[in-house]
Amino acid sequence: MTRTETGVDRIAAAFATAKGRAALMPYLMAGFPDIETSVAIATAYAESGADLVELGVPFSDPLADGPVIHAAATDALAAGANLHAVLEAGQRIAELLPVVLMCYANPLFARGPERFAAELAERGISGLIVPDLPLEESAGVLAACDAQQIALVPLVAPTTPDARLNQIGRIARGFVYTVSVTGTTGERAANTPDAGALLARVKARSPVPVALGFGISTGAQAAAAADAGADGVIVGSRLVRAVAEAVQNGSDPASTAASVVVELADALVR
Ligand SMILES: O=P(O)(O)OC[C@@H](O)[C@@H](O)c1c[nH]c2ccccc12
Repeated sequence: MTRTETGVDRIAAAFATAKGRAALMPYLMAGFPDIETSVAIATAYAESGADLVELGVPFSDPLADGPVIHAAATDALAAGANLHAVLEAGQRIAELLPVVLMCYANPLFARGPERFAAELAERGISGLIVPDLPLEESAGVLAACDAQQIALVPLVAPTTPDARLNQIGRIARGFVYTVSVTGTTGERAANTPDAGALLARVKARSPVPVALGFGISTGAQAAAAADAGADGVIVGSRLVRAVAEAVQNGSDPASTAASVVVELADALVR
């Protein structure tokens, strides 16, 4: 990346270079099992075919997170992860891949959106997802992010009505994160039944690419999401679980994560 490339530009470029296939965006719990290992896992992601990384800030009360991701957040905090260390890790990871930070509203407002967005830009972090930031309260955060050209990525769900999708489309930066199911994060056995219809509804109202996440954990599910029209595919719990299992049985978390990302990336190539 060039020094002058903004976060918004870098995310656009990542989707554009993915071209005929969907961009692959693995999720990483920063600081799990510890900061250094999480940077090693991000490096493995980059080397295994990821196009972007969604970097999760561990938080004590993660309302949208399912059990696997919640447990990893608890462990990361117990291992000493804090926002400063996570942002430092994010800076290192941003040397390898565009980083979209996933951070709950509380730490963001504790710092203040202006200071927070300025720090992301300084560290080369490209985008920000705030799962508990309602549209109604997003104007100040959006202005702070726009001033730094940090992409504030909105979330939409199957229950989001068209009128609200129109509003969200107008404020979306980077991409729209489409949550495939109502509920929390986590692996699911089946593909989302009507992902195609949902994606079509969102894409018709979004000027930026549309990524699908929640319940995508296998190569087949990733390919199905891409076939259903997703411009990007986000995979979280499967990878966090693979890392947790590697830690449990003493194998290398980074190479374990790499093999999962290779499986997902291969499935997106046609
Ligand atoms: O775990 P899954 O089902 O693969 O879904 C991705 C998800 O984990 C990741 O994007 C994420 C982690 N925490 C979140 C909070 C809100 C929205 C999304 C997320």
